[in-house]
Amino acid sequence: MTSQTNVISNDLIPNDLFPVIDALCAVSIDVARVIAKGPLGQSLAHQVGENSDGDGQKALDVLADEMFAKALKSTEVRWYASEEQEDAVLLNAAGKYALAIDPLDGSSNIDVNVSIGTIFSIYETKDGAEESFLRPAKEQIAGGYIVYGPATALVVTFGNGTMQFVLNPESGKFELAEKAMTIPQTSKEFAINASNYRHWTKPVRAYIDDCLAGVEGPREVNFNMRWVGSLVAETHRILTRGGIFLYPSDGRKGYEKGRLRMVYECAPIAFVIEQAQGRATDGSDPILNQAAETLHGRCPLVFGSAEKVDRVAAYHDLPEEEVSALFGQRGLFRG
Ligand SMILES: O=P(O)(O)OC[C@H]1O[C@](O)(COP(=O)(O)O)[C@@H](O)[C@@H]1O
Ligand SMILES: [Mg+2]
Ligand SMILES: [Mg+2]
Repeated sequence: MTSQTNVISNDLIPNDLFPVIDALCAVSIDVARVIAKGPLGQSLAHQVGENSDGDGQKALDVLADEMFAKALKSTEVRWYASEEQEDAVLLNAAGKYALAIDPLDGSSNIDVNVSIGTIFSIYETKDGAEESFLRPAKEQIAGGYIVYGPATALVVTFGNGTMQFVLNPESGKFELAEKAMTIPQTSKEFAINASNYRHWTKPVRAYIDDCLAGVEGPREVNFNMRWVGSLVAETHRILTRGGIFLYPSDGRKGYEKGRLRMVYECAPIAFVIEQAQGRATDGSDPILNQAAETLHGRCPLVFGSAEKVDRVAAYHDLPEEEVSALFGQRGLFRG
């Protein structure tokens, strides 16, 4: 497949980064086309191996990784760090950028026709791969995702607001849909994988207990819950209509720092969210102030409407007797 370039207008993309963003968009059009064939096309959801993190790799994980790496070779990307490869790969020794990518996010949804995506993060490169990626997330110069849903859309920030471009199937190009996305503050929705309830820490349980308690609980509000199982889809929903997402650390082996990876999931999503007036933390502290310790290192992630994310941090500061109290007796957040 040869990706057609110049598929996004360069008006709002920084000049130097344009070829990289254009290449990401061009590949994403091909990926979207492969996905759109569903069961009529090649088998995409069968397991083909395991990545360095121990996750099963699906055929589409590997295919998308190969497609992005190939296209980015002819850009200024020096270091390419992918969820699907153990080490960062040198693409263009003279390149100016270091790009981290989750080529296919939401792999468990590949064969069920539910939204999946690609997440990316870009830094000015340093000489070595580790120093290029293991640095504070606030040093990103671009972060974003492409969601393959009923519409294919690019959401991206260059540190000056969060923009949305939608792939127009008629023109074959990504067209600006929103120049400055802002997360609504009023939503009553939360997203968490509630099947892990028994593994959560007390503050997370207390926060969710109080949401579930509805109008009779201390929040005095009936909440709704959503869990898609694709980080890009949850992010897109929250950017569009507000709410909160939590993938906290939990008691399962290997989940001491949650499930999501700092370099190519938490950092770029945090950048996009904060630039849309939202908040992204590890439960207490801003993600953008933190740095990954290893390329595939994980980090708990809580993001969404600022007031909601701040409230989760407040639950982490509650005294033991309050956090352990049954929701009916927890007094601090009543009203
Ligand atoms: O299996 P769970 O607990 O529902 O986790 C779902 C989370 O895992 C992920 O699928 C991880 O991403 P990958 O599919 O890229 O491994 C996220 O998209 C999603 O938020
Ligand atoms: Mg992912
Ligand atoms: Mg992935």
